[in-house]
Formats: sequence, C-alpha cells, structure tokens
Amino acid sequence: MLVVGLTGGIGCGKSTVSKRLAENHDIPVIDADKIAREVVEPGQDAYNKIVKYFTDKIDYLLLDDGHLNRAELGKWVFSHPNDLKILNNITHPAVRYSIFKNMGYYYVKGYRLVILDVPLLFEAKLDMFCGVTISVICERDIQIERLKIRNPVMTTEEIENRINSQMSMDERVKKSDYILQNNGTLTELYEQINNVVMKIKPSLMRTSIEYFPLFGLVSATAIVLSKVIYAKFDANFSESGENDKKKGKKVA
Ligand SMILES: CC(C)(COP(=O)(O)OP(=O)(O)OC[C@H]1O[C@@H](n2cnc3c(N)ncnc32)[C@H](O)[C@@H]1O)[C@@H](O)C(=O)NCCC(=O)NCCS
Ligand SMILES: Nc1ncnc2c1ncn2[C@@H]1O[C@H](COP(=O)(O)OP(=O)(O)OP(=O)(O)O)[C@@H](O)[C@H]1O
Repeated sequence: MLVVGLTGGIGCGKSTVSKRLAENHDIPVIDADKIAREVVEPGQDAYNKIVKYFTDKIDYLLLDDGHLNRAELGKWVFSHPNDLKILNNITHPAVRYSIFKNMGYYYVKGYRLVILDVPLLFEAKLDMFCGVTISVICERDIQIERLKIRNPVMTTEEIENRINSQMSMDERVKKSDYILQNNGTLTELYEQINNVVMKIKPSLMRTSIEYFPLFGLVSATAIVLSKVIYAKFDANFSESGENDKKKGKKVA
C-alpha cells in the first residue's frame, strides 16, 4: 500500500484536496486534524493533561459542556511558542498512534493507496512513512483572504500567528515530491490532482506483491531508509547552500 503524505500551510487547501481524492478517486483519507480533535475529547488522557497545564493560563479554557474552548486555546498557543510545543507534546503521541492504527486498517482492507492529511507532516517527521509527499501551496495573500472568508471571527493577527508557527512554504516545497499550486480556481486545482493521481497510483501488481510479507517488509524498509538518507544529505546540502539549486522541480 502506498502511503501518500499530504500537507500544506493553514488554509492552503489540504481539506479541499482530500475531499476531492476521497469523493472522485475513491482514495481513503486519514485526517490528522480530525484525529487531533478526537484525542482531546473530555475524558481522554490528552484532555486531562491540557486542562491541568492550561487551566491557570487561559480564561474560558472550557466550554459549558466541558469540551475544550478551541478558539481560546488556539489564540493562546499560537502567540506563545513554548506552550504550542507543550500542547504538541501532549497531543502528538495520541495522534500518531491513531494514524498508525488507521494505516493498519486500510492495509488489511487491501487498499492500494491511502492519503495521510497532516498539516505538520514534515515537522512531526511523519513523512518518513510516506512513499510520496504532496504539498498544497498558495500565495500568502490568497491564504489569508480564504481564511478570513472561512473563519470571519479570526483576526489578521491570529491568522498570521498560525502561519508563522508553521514551516515556510519554501521549505515545504523543497521537501515535497509533488506540489499542487492552489492560487487559481477549483477546476485548475482538480486538474492538477488528476495529474498527480495518474503519476503515483501503484499498479495492482505492485500492491499484490507487497502482501507477501518479505516484499512488504523490504518495501517499507526501503521507504524509511531512503527518507533517513535523504534527510542526512539534505542537512549537508543545506549547510553548503546547495539546496537553493533544487527549487522549482515537480509542479503537477
Ligand atoms: C490549537 C488548537 C486547539 C486550535 O484548534 P482549531 O479548531 O482552532 O484549529 P484546527 O485544529 O481545526 O486546526 C486548523 C489548522 O491550524 C493549524 N494547526 C493546528 N495545530 C497546529 C500546530 N500544533 N502547529 C502549527 N499549526 C497547527 C493547521 O494548519 C490546521 O489545519 C488545535 O489546532 C490543536 O489542538 N492543535 C494541536 C494538535 C495538532 O498539532 N494538530 C494538527 C494535526 S497533528
Ligand atoms: N481554489 C480555491 N478557490 C476558492 N476557494 C478555495 C480554493 N481552495 C480552497 N478554497 C477555500 O479556502 C478555504 C481553505 O481551504 P481548506 O479548508 O481546504 O484548507 P486547509 O489547508 O485544509 O485548511 P486547514 O489548515 O485550516 O485545515 C476553504 O474555505 C476552501 O473552501
């Protein structure tokens, strides 16, 4: 099974791409934002830790029904970088566990391809487990405009805080195998999605071979090893400035 990591800055269009892949290409999507919401439901371990740590820092941390007040928590952590790290440390192990459980489920069901929709794919090093990575990008002005339309109560400052807490677009582009440029219409985006799907969809033969334990293991090990080696070389290239020469490759 080919695991495809899908990422992108806030509001660049990940969910729009995921929805299209699920509805028009019949590809299952594991949505990290959705999982991150589930693991902080009242009663969960992560919820208890968040309440304990943030209760003295944030007024109205909880809604009347006991759920986290996500708007207030978001406002706080995206303007307090250390507390964002703490929130990530609390939530990410549970998110990662659920992602792996979901991947196992789709593997057992015999899917050829699964999408891992994760905003922090590279930051959390989940790209290690992906055969292919795709980033959805768009210009900053368009990103802010779309976010304002989607969430009118969010101020420009709050939006910028979130964008600034994420990996830069250049870095994302450098790390990704494919880029979806989402500056135009949805039709233009959908056309790029079709192109990428045609390029990456593994053959039935490859998928079947991977169900033989030895081939499956070799294939998974090769993906992880190639990522580790690439990360090592990438770090060396970055030091010598070579990375700048690699820009602008793979737009779908
Ligand atoms: C801070 C929280 C409560 C804000 O909730 P809210 O409902 O306002 O936003 P939502 O969860 O829908 O996320 C919207 C977008 O914000 C960005 N974002 C969310 N968490 C993070 C983070 N830790 N770092 C950087 N960007 C983030 C992503 O682009 C995401 O798509 C929430 O995002 C959260 O709990 N984040 C920590 C868990 C996490 O890292 N989630 C991302 C998936 S792993
Ligand atoms: N090409 C487009 N034209 C017009 N609107 C778009 C386009 N692509 C996405 N949008 C809109 O922009 C907003 C952000 O898109 P989307 O929710 O897919 O982004 P996202 O990357 O998943 O965001 P988040 O990081 O918050 O999860 C949505 O309201 C969506 O409908």
